Amino acid sequence: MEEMRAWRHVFKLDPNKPIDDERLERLCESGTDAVIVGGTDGVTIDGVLDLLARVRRFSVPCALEVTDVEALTPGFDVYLIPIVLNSRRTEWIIGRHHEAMKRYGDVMNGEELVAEGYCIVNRECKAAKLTEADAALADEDVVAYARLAEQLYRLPIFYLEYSGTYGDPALVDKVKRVLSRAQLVYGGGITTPEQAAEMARYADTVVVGNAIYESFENALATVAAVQQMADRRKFGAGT
Ligand SMILES: CC(C)=CCC/C(C)=C/CC/C(C)=C/CC/C(C)=C/CC/C(C)=C/CC/C(C)=C/CC/C(C)=C/COP(=O)(O)OP(=O)(O)O
Ligand SMILES: O=P(O)(O)OC[C@@H](O)CO
Ligand SMILES: [Mg+2]
Repeated sequence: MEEMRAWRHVFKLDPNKPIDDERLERLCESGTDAVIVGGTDGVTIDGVLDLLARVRRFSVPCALEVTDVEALTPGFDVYLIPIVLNSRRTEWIIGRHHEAMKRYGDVMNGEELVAEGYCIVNRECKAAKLTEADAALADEDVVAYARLAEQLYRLPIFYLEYSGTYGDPALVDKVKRVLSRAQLVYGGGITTPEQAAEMARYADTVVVGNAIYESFENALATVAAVQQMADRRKFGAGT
């Protein structure tokens, strides 16, 4: 899905967490480039369908990040498929994907699938624990995963995941410098517009998740901060 490459700011809505209609409307109409529905645990078909129906009242693109095939449903613009490059278990690198292909291969539209090469660097987050990610990585390990994603596996997305904690902008910069084709997505711990702008200086796409539920007004303010930084980068003054 080529339009994804132009996404600079994205909100990630967790089907396991409540959001009222007024906030959902403000979020969808905020100028964000897209909404991703996804989470690590408690992702049910009911929760996913509820968010899909409510987000669809607005024109913002809506993606499902698939973490549990039991919660798969048609109707999203794109299906993001995480591959945890630094998981110690093959299940999260290829096993569940193989099972999903056996089950849905005949009905799926490959054009709607986009693989994300995840590198999870916060060892305390739920996704790291679930996937048994080797998150104790030196910067050169992360850079090597980014190169693997782009140069060997030809993945369209490299997702540097700090879920729940704000990351190291210097590392995001280092990773960006070795990527030329893959889209660099940064996510984790963004709670202020300043943090969002700092990460948007290096990452192609910045994802804001938990702040929606913990600091809503700040979460909304990240949209303009990212878009301004994206404009600065576009016109050559950002980095
Ligand atoms: C029926 C239909 C519509 C079919 C369409 C075709 C289709 C899309 C088929 C699926 C194809 C396919 C290959 C699916 C893969 C299936 C699968 C389960 C893969 C494994 C995914 C994976 C590695 C999950 C691990 C966890 C992970 C990386 C999650 C990413 C999201 C994340 C880190 C969220 C943050 O967590 P959160 O829950 O928010 O944590 P907090 O609450 O602490 O904030
Ligand atoms: O929830 P936060 O910490 O903002 O992280 C966003 C996203 O990268 C989670 O997958
Ligand atoms: Mg979350």
